[in-house]
Amino acid sequence: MVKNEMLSKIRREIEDSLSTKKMSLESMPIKIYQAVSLICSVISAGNKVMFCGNGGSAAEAQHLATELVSKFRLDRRGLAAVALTDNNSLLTAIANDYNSQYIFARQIEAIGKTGDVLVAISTSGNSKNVLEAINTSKHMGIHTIGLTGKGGGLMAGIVDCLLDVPSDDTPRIQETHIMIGHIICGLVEELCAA
Ligand SMILES: O=C(CO)[C@@H](O)[C@H](O)[C@H](O)[C@H](O)COP(=O)(O)O
Ligand SMILES: [Zn+2]
Repeated sequence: MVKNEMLSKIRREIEDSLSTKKMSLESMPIKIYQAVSLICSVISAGNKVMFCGNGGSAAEAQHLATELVSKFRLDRRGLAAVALTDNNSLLTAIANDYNSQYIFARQIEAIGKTGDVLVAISTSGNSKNVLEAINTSKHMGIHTIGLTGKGGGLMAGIVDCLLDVPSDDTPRIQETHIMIGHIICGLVEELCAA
């Protein structure tokens, strides 16, 4: 690829990313408001936020849990959040001894409590281990928020609050997820860290 072709491709990618975010302007504000309200009520009641996802979404799960436990913009108390993607020993043991479908659900069974909230991140909405985590949460009285794309897949029918990015392209969806996650963490920090 010659330099000018590459530059055009790079511009198209940036434009595409911006337009996915712009399309979210329609549907997303009310959904973000609902997610923030739910997370604040969970934290205010002394419960915790759990995050899960695969691949790039696993990185987002870690990233967002870190924003809440450490800090986003403000110096304030740490907020109760955990990423279910962080412990390689746990993840490999559960996958090896049971099935990779249970890598998140098993952890929820172990540390989840009624009144917690699970933030499940999946661009397809169809990852088996994420669906299993949502189903286990529902049985335990744990609230569920889904960050998806592609219409939400199977997650669309089962989460309490669905934030579905209007795109079919995994990287564009992930980029919008992290924008949404940052907005959520910023508002949660302002509203419920006093
Ligand atoms: O980051 C990327 C692609 O941008 C990949 O690692 C991607 O996250 C993985 O293929 C995931 O396994 C996709 O799972 P999901 O988003 O459909 O739940
Ligand atoms: Zn990625």
